[in-house]
Amino acid sequence: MDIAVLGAGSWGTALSFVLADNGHRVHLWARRKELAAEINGRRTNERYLPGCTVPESVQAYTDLGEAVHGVRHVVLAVPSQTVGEVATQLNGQLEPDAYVLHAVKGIDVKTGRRMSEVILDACPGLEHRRLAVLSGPSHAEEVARRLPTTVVVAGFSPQGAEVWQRLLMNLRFRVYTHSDVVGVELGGSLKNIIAIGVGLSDGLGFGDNAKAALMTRGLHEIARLGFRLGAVPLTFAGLAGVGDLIVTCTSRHSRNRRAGLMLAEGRPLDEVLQGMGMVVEGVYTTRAAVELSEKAGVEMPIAKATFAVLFEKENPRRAVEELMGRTPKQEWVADLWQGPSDWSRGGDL
Ligand SMILES: NC(=O)C1=CN([C@@H]2O[C@H](COP(=O)(O)OP(=O)(O)OC[C@H]3O[C@@H](n4cnc5c(N)ncnc54)[C@H](O)[C@@H]3O)[C@@H](O)[C@H]2O)C=CC1
Ligand SMILES: O=C(CO)COP(=O)(O)O
Repeated sequence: MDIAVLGAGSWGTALSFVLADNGHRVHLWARRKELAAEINGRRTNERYLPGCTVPESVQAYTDLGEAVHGVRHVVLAVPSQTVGEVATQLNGQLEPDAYVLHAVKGIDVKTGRRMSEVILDACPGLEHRRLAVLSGPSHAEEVARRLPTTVVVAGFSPQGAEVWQRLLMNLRFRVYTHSDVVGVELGGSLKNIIAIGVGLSDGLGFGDNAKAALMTRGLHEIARLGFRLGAVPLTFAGLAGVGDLIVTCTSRHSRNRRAGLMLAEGRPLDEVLQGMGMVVEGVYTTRAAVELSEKAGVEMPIAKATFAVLFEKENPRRAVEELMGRTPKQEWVADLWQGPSDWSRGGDL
């Protein structure tokens, strides 16, 4: 089958490998002509996946219309802040019966919208049931090397998710379907904030106790905001929640964690982002999440501390002191997710 993948960075390219391994012809859309020429000519993508060979059945395109022409399955894998612009280009070019899968982990900073909302807005002809999101613990570098990986695909309809499960699944890439689009999108996006925090903490030498605390309390605040925005809380106990949080906070491949490490060395944010040469989604998501949490009246102390370090020149050591010195609280309230009760609403959570 012919499948279009929009975005020839690390993730779009690695997903093309999975689809090619499964016998599909991949139309990989690259924005830059030089990258398309490198993929089609040398069969490499040295900047994003050094040392990997691009399968022959992956063909790079620079014209988005050509890449999706006559294709009924389209994967979107570009940085979150460019999804609106790419989806707008896609609108009108998309086959009327096409299925779309996005694999993007971020929130639109300008509007606070999730990626499925951005795509549906830009492509009014696309029915909900034909859109799905892929997320979970899946560093492109490992997927490209065919190391065992598990992900989830959440759809607005069972068939919208199952179609992608059939196309993507193989012995190295296991795909579970899911019905909670909101939770899967938010889990994949918000964990990047915590990974920046863990990078900062590791870089400052705060040790393993601090890392475990950030991950655990980070998951708590992800679930709290997610629940308020309509997610199913248990989604955060799955691959798109704790699974992705673990891999991003502990892997040497994570760009978000690496950004935190570099910030801990005292390097300015602009320099860190330029030096990475790839997207660091957590920087944008931190801004979006802090705004969303303020509007929703949900406390997110770790996201706020990360925001202060990223954008307000807060010293990371002081940020940790502030986190540690917050008013004493209960760790967890049994009926937190079930709505108000005397005990659960007795103090601020
Ligand atoms: N790299 C990974 O391991 C994984 C990444 N993701 C997500 O996939 C999304 C894409 O990330 P990566 O591929 O890793 O980023 P990347 O930085 O490796 O590549 C981004 C690609 O998008 C292109 N691009 C930038 N601006 C664009 C625009 N305005 N229009 C079209 N293309 C544009 C770049 O030229 C580049 O080819 C992100 O949301 C990321 O969180 C999800 C899972 C794993
Ligand atoms: O989402 C990812 C792995 O699941 C990739 O994380 P980074 O963007 O931090 O590299």
